[in-house]
Amino acid sequence: MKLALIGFGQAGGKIVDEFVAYERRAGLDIFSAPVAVNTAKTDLHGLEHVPTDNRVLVGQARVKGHGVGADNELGAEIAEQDIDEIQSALDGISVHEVDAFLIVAGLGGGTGSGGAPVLAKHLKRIYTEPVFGLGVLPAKDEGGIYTLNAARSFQTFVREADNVLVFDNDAWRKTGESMRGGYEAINREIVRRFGMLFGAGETVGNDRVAESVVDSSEIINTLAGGGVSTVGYAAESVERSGDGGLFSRVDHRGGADGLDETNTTNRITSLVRKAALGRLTLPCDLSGTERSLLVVGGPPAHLNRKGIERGRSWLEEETGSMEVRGGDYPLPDSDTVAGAVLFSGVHKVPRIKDLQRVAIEARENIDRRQAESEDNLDRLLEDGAEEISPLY
Ligand SMILES: Nc1nc2c(ncn2[C@@H]2O[C@H](COP(=O)(O)OP(=O)(O)OP(=O)(O)O)[C@@H](O)[C@H]2O)c(=O)[nH]1
Repeated sequence: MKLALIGFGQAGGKIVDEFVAYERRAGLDIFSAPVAVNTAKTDLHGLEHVPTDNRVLVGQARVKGHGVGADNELGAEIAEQDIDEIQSALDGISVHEVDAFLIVAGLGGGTGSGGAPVLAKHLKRIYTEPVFGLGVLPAKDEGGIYTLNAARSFQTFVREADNVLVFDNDAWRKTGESMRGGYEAINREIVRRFGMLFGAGETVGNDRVAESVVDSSEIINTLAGGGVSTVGYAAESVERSGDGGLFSRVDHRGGADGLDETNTTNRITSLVRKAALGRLTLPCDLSGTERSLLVVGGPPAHLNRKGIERGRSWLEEETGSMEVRGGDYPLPDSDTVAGAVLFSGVHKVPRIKDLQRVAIEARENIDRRQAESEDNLDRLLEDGAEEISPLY
């Protein structure tokens, strides 16, 4: 599918940069004029692949290019004030060519956390195309303010966007490795998973047509209906055989390309299970999923309809929902078969409950310190923080 991609804040910009690198490596044409927005000049300079003209520095009047220092209310205010500057960068996009908008942001900081929901709201007012979010949750040890920011921004982002795909840094950090050191690998993982989903159906430079194509409307329909999504992924190396074209697909045992249908089917079935039961971008209980989409990519000879159908049936049982779409994504030059599963409208997500709980504690601590410093403990006791409010 074709996406208008906007990275908001440092994490958002870096992930968008990585998406563009992936698109070039894969010879795809998925992203229309990627844009990076930030309040910090150095973060924009650090990008490699987002064209310089598409880097938008906002909030200069307020923070002079130095960032908002994890103040996401300020991040939201700046986004609102400078929305015209962001819009000007987006005016370069041929909107009739894009299927949807995707706003990427780390929800723990200030600029992206505050700005992403404001931009989602703005885009939904202006355009008819759906607006999706890709929100990154902070690791648990990043500190209370990051958790509090994420808990508030998350609620607002989910409300404003048509769907928020979530990546939880905490579930992906390597033990013993600093979060900062791990970002490169994490960003590659983000791009591998979401890139495969969004790349499906976009067969530019590849004249082979998938047996049962995943097209952009299926991705959009899976995400439509709102809520939160997570993605599972698994891959296995295979040997490429023959030309691997559509007509060499195996229809019976021991087809023309020498591949055994039972093996290719079984491989796909087990890849689907591994993708769904392995680490998700946001860990959750799959039984609460409303809609799913399965994409199986790889050399055409290794893809087969039966495997995908079996994978879909298994996903129906696992999620308890009949709304499971699926299809293949032929990648003639690839030497892996990969399965990506998008679970949309997930409800049973302990991590989000946990985020809210820790955010309440963090806010109580912040309020307590503020109240102590104002020598006004009475007010704190009266107010009593019971729940976390959205950002706005
Ligand atoms: N996955 C991933 N997360 C990142 C990356 N950089 C920062 N983060 C996370 O994003 C959050 C911080 O958000 P940033 O994007 O750095 O902050 P910002 O939006 O630029 O806002 P300010 O720096 O406060 O102006 C933290 O939770 C980090 O863990 C990255 O490259 N990849």
